[in-house]
Amino acid sequence: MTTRTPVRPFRSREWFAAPGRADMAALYLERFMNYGITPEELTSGKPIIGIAQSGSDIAPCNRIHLETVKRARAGILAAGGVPMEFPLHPIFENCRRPTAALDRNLAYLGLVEILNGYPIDAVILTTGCDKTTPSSLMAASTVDIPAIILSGGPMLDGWHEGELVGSGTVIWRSRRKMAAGEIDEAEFLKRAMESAPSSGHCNTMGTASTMNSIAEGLGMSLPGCAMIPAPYRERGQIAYETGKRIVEMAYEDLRPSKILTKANFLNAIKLLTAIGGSTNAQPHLVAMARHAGVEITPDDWRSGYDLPLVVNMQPAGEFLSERFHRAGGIPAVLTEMLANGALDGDVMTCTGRTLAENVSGHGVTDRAVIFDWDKPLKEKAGFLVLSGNLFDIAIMKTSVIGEDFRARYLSRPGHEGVFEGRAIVFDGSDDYHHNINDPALNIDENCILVIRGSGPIGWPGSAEVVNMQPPDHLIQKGIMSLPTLGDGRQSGTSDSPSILNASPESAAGGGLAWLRTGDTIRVDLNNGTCDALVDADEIARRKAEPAPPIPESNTPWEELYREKVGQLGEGGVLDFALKYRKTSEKVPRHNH
Ligand SMILES: CC[C@@](C)(O)[C@@H](O)C(=O)O
Repeated sequence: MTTRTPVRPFRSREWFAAPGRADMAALYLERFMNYGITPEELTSGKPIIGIAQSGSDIAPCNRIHLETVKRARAGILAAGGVPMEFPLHPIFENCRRPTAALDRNLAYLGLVEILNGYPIDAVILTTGCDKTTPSSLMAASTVDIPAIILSGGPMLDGWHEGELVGSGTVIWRSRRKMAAGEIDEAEFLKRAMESAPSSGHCNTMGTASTMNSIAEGLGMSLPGCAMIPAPYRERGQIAYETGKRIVEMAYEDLRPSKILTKANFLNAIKLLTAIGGSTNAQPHLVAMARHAGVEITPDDWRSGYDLPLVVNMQPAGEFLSERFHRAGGIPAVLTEMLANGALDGDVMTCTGRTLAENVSGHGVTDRAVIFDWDKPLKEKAGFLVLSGNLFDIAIMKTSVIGEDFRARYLSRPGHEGVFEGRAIVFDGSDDYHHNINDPALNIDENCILVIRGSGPIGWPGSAEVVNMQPPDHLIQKGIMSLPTLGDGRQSGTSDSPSILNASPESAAGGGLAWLRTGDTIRVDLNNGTCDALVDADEIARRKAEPAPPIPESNTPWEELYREKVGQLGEGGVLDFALKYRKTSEKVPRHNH
């Protein structure tokens, strides 16, 4: 048990000791007692450790935390802290309409108010589903109290008839199989069910696994935390260790601002390539960095592009997270990268030690899953940054470009990496679903499917819709993917080589607004450009026409979000929020 003096006096003392205001201390203490807390516990000078509970029945990916927090509480108590659990606004990617992207910034706002307005000295951030990680880390930076991530972990590996079936990925693959007439609806559901065999988040390298891995790479969780499957005993054990560690961090005043530096974010971008992480990491990483006061430039993404993919996990590869964990998980990947000079090992982490110190001795135990840095699955496997007359910035995840796609679009002799296609433009996903099989559109393999109205303002929130599949007649001919482009996002579990997150979006005056079905789009991956071959006069004429339609807001938050949100390339943050940093340095005034 710690008996040390805290480096910075605990802010909870301002409530429970309330210097010079015994009346207020009594008011603050009074109601905590109604569930059995004694005044001694809150006035003894122990740190109050918040536990941001992200699990609930409507957040099933994080529901394991209803269990993990019991072990975290035990760890907090063992180390001499006082645990206090409270809810995080739920975020559930699969189910939330019109999109869970609306919730990241809302959960962020809510968490900032809780951490800032209550007597919390340090916090465990329970994470799992995609946006629970960035929203929590964004808030931790704004308030800047000691904070540590406790991941909930992925589900066990899914199996269907002797084959690995990964959550999310199985949905996009089964959609194509259904379009090809190979499976029916009952079989579709069976595969989906078998891909999700236990508690936990996606067992693929979708956005959830990506963001928890990034949290670990950033140094914000204990080594190994990201990939322990939710039902494993190690999950409860690391929850206990996390509880113990956050108490120490409270005494040490080890705040996010002392950990989240530019060097950590550059490490995270590089780790993202090595693991074949989700394209959703782009806005989330930029958002987390900006809230930490760090700027991420297109060149920073380019430094990640040049690196290899070494983790053989769906959707870019073969295996799932349970096997990845057994192969050594993120510590083994970090070790492999450090040994090859691909990371800065000197950065500070939540353990109070450097990244290199944390992972020393964590080698790879299964080379089928984590490849040698020198003999990777794919070279130059990061996000390719593109720009042109249709947008200022968009990305393409090159690690999911399959052989078939490469052969059809990227390997024309003398024109390697360059292709042109006829644009088929959809205004949102209803338009796509209703019309993709319309013979009048005459869609063939020389087309590029474009979706607009799917960005932060247009949707609103920005939806995972860019991974559009070809019309049924092409799938039946064996053409499983066409080039796609859009101002929305796509699932991290998707294997579609889309050009996505195009910013500015059509609804914010981006070039996709003036694009018309039938225009030729030219993509040059060598030079990182994507342009519609339309002359300047014609573009000017079209810009004077009415903007493409977007739906009206349906809730107060949708309206406010649309008013305040920035573009995906800039993290999709509430720009006005960025000026609030280290709010914990100023204790709020008394409330009565
Ligand atoms: C349906 C939810 C997913 C799988 O799209 C999301 O979690 C992701 O990985 O991006």
